[in-house]
Amino acid sequence: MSVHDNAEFDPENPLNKPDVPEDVQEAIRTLIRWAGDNPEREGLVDTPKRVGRAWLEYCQGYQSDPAVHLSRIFEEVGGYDEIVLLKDIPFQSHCEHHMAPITGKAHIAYIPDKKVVGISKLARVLHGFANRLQVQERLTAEVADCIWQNLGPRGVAVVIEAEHACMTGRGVKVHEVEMLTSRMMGCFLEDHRSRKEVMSLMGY
Ligand SMILES: Nc1nc2c(ncn2[C@@H]2O[C@H](COP(=O)(O)OP(=O)(O)OP(=O)(O)O)[C@@H](O)[C@H]2O)c(=O)[nH]1
Ligand SMILES: [Zn+2]
Repeated sequence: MSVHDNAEFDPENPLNKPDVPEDVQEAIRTLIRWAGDNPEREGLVDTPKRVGRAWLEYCQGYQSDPAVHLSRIFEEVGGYDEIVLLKDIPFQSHCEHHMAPITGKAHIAYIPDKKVVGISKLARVLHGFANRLQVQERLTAEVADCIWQNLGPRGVAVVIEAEHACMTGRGVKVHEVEMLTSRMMGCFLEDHRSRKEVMSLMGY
């Protein structure tokens, strides 16, 4: 299945149910059989289609470049050049090792240098990268790099706290453990006081 085939996919439209190719459905039936159940039993008959569509939705980030959200720039914001912070943005991703959910929240801050974006766009960039198979370190870096490259700001700080279901529901089975990652760029990397200020605004 090419990315292009799903270009029109809109998971928020319940009437828009994309076809799930037979080979994808068969792969899911194989997995069900391998896990120990019968994919032909009544409750599981439609499951391969549902799972296929669900994965298209979880991985919707592959359908577009998250940088598109940073293309509408406001240059007239009264010369504002202090920290802009969007805090506690919830997200879901899936780890590339087990394809298990990663759930958490992100804090995204930047100090503009003339270029400001609508604040919702920071959450859209996060979701664009989160809706892929990820490791938390790469997700954190990709969000920060995207803002850095497209807005040319004086600084970018991204902090992500998340729980990994591959550590809670299986494997080591430790609960209430969160992974914390951060990426600091520009003045947040170079200037200790700026970093301290942004971390404090983020609640650390
Ligand atoms: N650094 C990092 N590790 C992750 C992330 N998501 C999952 N992991 C880890 O990826 C590792 C994969 O380890 P492997 O030994 O290949 O796989 P495994 O045998 O299933 O490992 P266990 O989870 O320890 O049972 C595990 O330690 C996971 O906890 C992430 O976002 N970042
Ligand atoms: Zn995992």
